Amino acid sequence: MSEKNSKVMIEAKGLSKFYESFVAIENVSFSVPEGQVVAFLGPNGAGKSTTMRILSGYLAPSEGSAKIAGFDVAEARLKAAAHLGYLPENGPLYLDMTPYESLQFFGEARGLEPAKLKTRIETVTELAALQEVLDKPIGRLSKGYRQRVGLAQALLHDPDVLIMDEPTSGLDPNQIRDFRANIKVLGKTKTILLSTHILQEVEAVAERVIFINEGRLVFDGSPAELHAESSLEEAFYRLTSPTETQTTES
Ligand SMILES: Nc1ncnc2c1ncn2[C@@H]1O[C@H](COP(=O)(O)OP(=O)(O)OP(=O)(O)O)[C@@H](O)[C@H]1O
Repeated sequence: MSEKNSKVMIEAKGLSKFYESFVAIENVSFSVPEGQVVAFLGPNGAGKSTTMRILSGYLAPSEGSAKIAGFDVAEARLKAAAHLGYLPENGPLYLDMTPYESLQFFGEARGLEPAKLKTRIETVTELAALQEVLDKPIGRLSKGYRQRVGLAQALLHDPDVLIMDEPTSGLDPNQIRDFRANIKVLGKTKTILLSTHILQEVEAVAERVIFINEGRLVFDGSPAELHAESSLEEAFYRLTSPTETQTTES
């Protein structure tokens, strides 16, 4: 897939987050044009979730600003949210509800008309392959099915931007394969940013990699550029090694 046009759908501008003296992320800037599928790569604790939570409007940055589809997530929160599907790392899922009840609940909360909601539930149920578990309490579903419920929830209002935090963590190989197939389909019409610390994920789904280490962007380019001179594993090691970390200004 290539850039379909230059409209920026996800924009991080000078984002920093400080917890007292601890710097979770510092001066993170990047923009994602419409239609691009981007892997947000980095080791544990690098700042992926922090950045994504800020982009989704769930966490206020200490410095900087974020936009979704041109709308500032702090100043025009509802407009930004209308364009965004956010899949956080672990939920939020109501464990006593069935997937159907949960989708109904979130759809009503988003103000979808009953007829439209019915159609959207059918569409996302099919996309996330939830048919068999629609009436089972979410608390009794496997990790893979819960992940799919989260995906269905994120897609319910048909957003054009998807932000997903480690969407394949805890899934078995078959579930990962199904998930990647879904991303391929979704990536044809949506702008996607997904975080991962799994290298194979990058080449399987993304046309661009943004690499974060210790809160700073250290690489922004194609998967091919990331391992142009070495294997992906070596590139990962190099970018996370304290002595050789290089910063890419953007
Ligand atoms: N509320 C908080 N108070 C203090 N430190 C925090 C808080 N939230 C996150 N951090 C720290 O900020 C850093 C970045 O965390 P973040 O969750 O963004 O990393 P991550 O790249 O998503 O990691 P992982 O892959 O492990 O989920 C970590 O060192 C984390 O411990």
